[in-house]
Formats: sequence, structure tokens, C-alpha cells
Amino acid sequence: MRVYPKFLLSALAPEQFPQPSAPEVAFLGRSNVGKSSMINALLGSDEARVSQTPGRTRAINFFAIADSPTRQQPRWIFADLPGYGYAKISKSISAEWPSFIDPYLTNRETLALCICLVDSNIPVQRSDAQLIEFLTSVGRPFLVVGTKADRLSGNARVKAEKTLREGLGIERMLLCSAETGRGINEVWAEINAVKA
Ligand SMILES: Nc1nc2c(ncn2[C@@H]2O[C@H](COP(=O)(O)OP(=O)(O)OP(=O)(O)O)[C@@H](O)[C@H]2O)c(=O)[nH]1
Ligand SMILES: [Mg+2]
Repeated sequence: MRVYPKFLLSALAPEQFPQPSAPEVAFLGRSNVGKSSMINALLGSDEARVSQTPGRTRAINFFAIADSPTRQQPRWIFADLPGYGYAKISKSISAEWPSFIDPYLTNRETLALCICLVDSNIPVQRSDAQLIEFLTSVGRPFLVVGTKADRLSGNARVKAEKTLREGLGIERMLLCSAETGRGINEVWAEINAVKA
């Protein structure tokens, strides 16, 4: 899928969010899970920076994604959210998330799909389960994507997927690797299905 991404802005408060102009896809997950790498893999570019230091991004970074080089109107907006759960003991997501994240997830009119990234190499994390509970409670459509699947063998992948699905109480999820490109087309298929 060839797309034309453009970085829009970094928002630290709701007043700074860009005007809703296209269906929005938000990328959510713990610090270091691979959100920015996933966005880069989807876009085929380095538009989203990849951090070596987890938990540094405290802003929501917005990108306008066009599906034609000449079209002005973006087909989607991508939102790269700050990571949560880096602290070893996390009481709740909202306790460590910047205060504008909950309102963003609750109120953003154009938010059409939340892509929830979980590390496929580690057991279910409480903060990930909390995020999924939260999205379910506010009625936001979401897709769970297991990241860094290149680190798992075939057998371990099947096992990891089952454990994560059961632990998170979800019917289906995708396993991906930003490094090898595995599963990236499947994520695109889900994004493509988002209504214009
Ligand atoms: N092996 C492997 N490593 C990955 C993959 N995706 C990301 N990484 C590595 O994981 C680290 C974190 O990646 P980021 O994309 O910056 O993670 P992030 O979720 O955006 O992190 P924050 O913005 O700090 O919350 C980097 O060192 C990446 O190179 C993957 O698919 N496979
Ligand atoms: Mg990042």
C-alpha cells in the first residue's frame, strides 16, 4: 500500500489537536512496545521517530496520510500516543498517562480505530488489559496487535497468541514485526476497512 504521510503536529493539550479532517487511527501501547516502529513500517518511511529511550514521548503526534500524491484531503489521520506502563508497578493507566489521553480516547469524534500494541514476547500486562477494558467501556473499536513477533519461533508464536488472547479476553489479534514486515499487510487491511 503506497501512501503519502505528512507530520502534522505534536499536541500536549486538547486545544492543540488538529481539526478533525479524516477518520483517525490511534496507536496505543506501553512504552517501547514498538508503536513508532509500527507506524514507520506501515508508512514505509521514517516519519514517526523511533526512540531508544522508552517513555520519552509525552505528546500525541499526528500524521496526515493521503492515498494519492496530489490529493489535499488526507484519507486518514494517524495518532502516535505516548506510551504507558513503563513504571514497574503501575496502578492505573490514567495515573501515568498525561491527563489529555483519556479525554482524547473518550471524546475525539473522528477516532475510528485504536490499534493496541502488546509485546508478543512477554505475558499479559495489567496495563494492557486495563486499556482494553477502558476502550470497551467507552465503545471504541480496537484491534490488538502483538509486536516483535520476529523474536519468536513458529511454535512460540502460536502459543503467545493464544496466551495473549485468553489473558486479554479477546477473540482475535494479529502478530506483527516491524523488522521483517510480517503482518503489516493485515494491519493495512484493517485500516483500509475504516469508513471514510
Ligand atoms: N525485534 C524487533 N524490535 C522492534 C520491533 N519494533 C520495534 N522494535 C524495537 O523496540 C524499541 C522501541 O521501539 P519504538 O518504536 O520506539 O517503541 P514506542 O512504542 O514508539 O516507544 P515510546 O515512544 O517510547 O513509547 C526500538 O529499539 C525498536 O528498534 C520489531 O518488530 N522487532
Ligand atoms: Mg514512540
